[in-house]
Amino acid sequence: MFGFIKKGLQKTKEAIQTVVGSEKKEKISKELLEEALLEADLDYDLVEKILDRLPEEVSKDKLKKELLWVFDVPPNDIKFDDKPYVMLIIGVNGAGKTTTIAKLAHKYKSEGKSVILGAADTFRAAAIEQLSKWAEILDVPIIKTKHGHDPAAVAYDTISSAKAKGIDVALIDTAGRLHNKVNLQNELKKIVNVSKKAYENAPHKKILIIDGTQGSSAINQAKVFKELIGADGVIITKLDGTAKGGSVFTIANDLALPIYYVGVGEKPEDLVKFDKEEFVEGILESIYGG
Ligand SMILES: Nc1nc2c(ncn2[C@@H]2O[C@H](COP(=O)(O)OP(=O)(O)OP(=O)(O)O)[C@@H](O)[C@H]2O)c(=O)[nH]1
Repeated sequence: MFGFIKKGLQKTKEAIQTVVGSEKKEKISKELLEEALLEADLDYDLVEKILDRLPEEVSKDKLKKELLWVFDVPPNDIKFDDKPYVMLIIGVNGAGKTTTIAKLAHKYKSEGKSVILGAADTFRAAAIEQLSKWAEILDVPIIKTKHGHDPAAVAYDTISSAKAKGIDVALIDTAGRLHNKVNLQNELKKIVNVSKKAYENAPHKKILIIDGTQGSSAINQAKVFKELIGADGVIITKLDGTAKGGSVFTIANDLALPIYYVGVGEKPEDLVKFDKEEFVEGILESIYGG
């Protein structure tokens, strides 16, 4: 068993097996397959799209091909081909931005990279506090300001500091909700523009954080963010606590963006690089048993 599948897909597997049972099978009827995929929270339209291309009795190999096809999106490797490498973390409040930044900082640090955090969600005092706590726990520097101050200035200072100190990776938090969409868009655009002033190549990645337990409402919100300032890829959080692992397919299909990592718990080490083969194998194992 793979670590991620064990941790992240356990509940999804149980949900699938309430429909199909746990015994080993060579083929499965389309009807049962439809029910199992819907139970795992794949979106109805996507399930129909997948089933359309399959025969009445579906073998594991045929289904594998169709499920992998959903992840036919740009590659999900992050190459760190520049220094500092600046990652802007965007998404709605509560999706898990702060925790995910801590996880990324922990991961990159343990790979030997130096990391700096930027607390550019100045809209909420709690967000600055929470990120500061993580910086202390993880022993990484953080650039912050007072609640209500200019978030673009925080981004600028974070990137400038990373440049001056030769830091490898800058992770910048952003607000998930302002008074309205126009405010949010203006603020995010300003952060991007000012980041470029601090370093012309920044931000290298705009990463959208999506709560994997929230279904279509989270996907619709993510689409809004993607439209507001664009995104290079996503991180899906909270896959450990949910039977809705199939939402990963829907997110990849709807947003047409690579999935870099998935969150499988609340601790800094609970972040796994997303591997589509491994993920699809996990789903297939749940359906076909074995
Ligand atoms: N089980 C689980 N919980 C997670 C995961 N990622 C984040 N959480 C929890 O989700 C909650 C929200 O996470 P935050 O990191 O505070 O979310 P945020 O998007 O920064 O939200 P705000 O700080 O409200 O803007 C916290 O209780 C986290 O511990 C995950 O992968 N698995």
